[in-house]
Amino acid sequence: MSVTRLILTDFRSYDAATIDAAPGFVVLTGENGAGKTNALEALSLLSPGRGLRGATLFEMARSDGPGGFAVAARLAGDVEIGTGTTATAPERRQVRINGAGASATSLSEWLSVLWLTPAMDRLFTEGASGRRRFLDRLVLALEPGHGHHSARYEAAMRARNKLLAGPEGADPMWLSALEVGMSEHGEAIAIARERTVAALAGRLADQPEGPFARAGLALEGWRGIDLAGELRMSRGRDTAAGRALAGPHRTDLAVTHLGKRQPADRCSTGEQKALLLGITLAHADLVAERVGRPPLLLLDEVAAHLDPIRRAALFERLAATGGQVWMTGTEQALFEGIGAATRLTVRAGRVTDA
Ligand SMILES: Nc1ncnc2c1ncn2[C@@H]1O[C@H](COP(=O)(O)OP(=O)(O)OP(=O)(O)O)[C@@H](O)[C@H]1O
Repeated sequence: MSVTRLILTDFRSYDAATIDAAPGFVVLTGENGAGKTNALEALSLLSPGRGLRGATLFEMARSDGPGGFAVAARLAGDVEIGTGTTATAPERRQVRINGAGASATSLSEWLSVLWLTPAMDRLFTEGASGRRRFLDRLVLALEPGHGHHSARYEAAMRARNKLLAGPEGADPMWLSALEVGMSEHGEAIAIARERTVAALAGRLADQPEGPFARAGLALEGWRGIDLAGELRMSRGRDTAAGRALAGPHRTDLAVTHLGKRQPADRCSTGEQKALLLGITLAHADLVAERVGRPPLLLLDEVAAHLDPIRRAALFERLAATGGQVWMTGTEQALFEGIGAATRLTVRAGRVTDA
């Protein structure tokens, strides 16, 4: 599915901008600070979650605007999806699909969005939460129902944490009900993650060794067996810790460089980027094959960090995914090898044809 028109209103550095794009490659170039990543961030909000910067909704509204923002997109096939906030509820995300109010999780029924950003250079070396978010986006693209389970699990977990922290002891009946809810959704999350990792690992193992590294994937930590029982047993410890010590929020994605037989966090920066690209490309192929709709890929400043041979190989592989790929860079010369593309220039919150 491609975004054929993107309309930004009071979003970050944009007061009002309309971007028309064809399927295939879309290249945004401009100086540092011009608003390229902001445009990709707006596109990343066409999926559940907080987008590619993990920012708050309040931060996304234009700082000298009236408060609130809107991101609207037309998809190929005349589907219209949009999201945003209002000045009176700047932290409440509203979603509209074809004019009707909808939940953020339902966005993934229309579009799968995946991104690679410079901040993800630290994905393998920093804490597990970033890897879990990355993993969940991979799962979501293959199983749109995953977002529903994640949202319900998080809500039940927050309610249980609050109950355990309460001053006069938690009502055991209410605690049990929340634990059963966490267990039901937590186990569904675990199973969906297992399925995605197995499918992706199989595909990566089959890939020839090329410019993008072959990654070995495995799940570590909590594995999804009788969560309700585990939670019931650990109420005391969870109260002391102030959070649940078992559950899918305690799972990690372990990544290995198969060629080097080395954990990803010990690889060089370039090798880590190659691993991320390898996973993303294999995943895009898998989604295209299984869902019949390749993901929308957002690659922020990826081209600039590759040597010319790897860059050419990347463009070739991206074209083969059959999906729309939005890329940013400071100069058009980086994208000479890609052939037909929507080429745009971004300057001070304005987008024009390059
Ligand atoms: N809420 C906001 N309101 C107004 N301006 C904002 C807001 N958030 C960020 N900006 C501005 O957006 C600009 C950054 O835009 P962006 O990150 O898209 O740049 P970029 O073109 O990707 O640059 P680079 O090449 O340096 O990565 C900064 O000037 C920043 O001050």
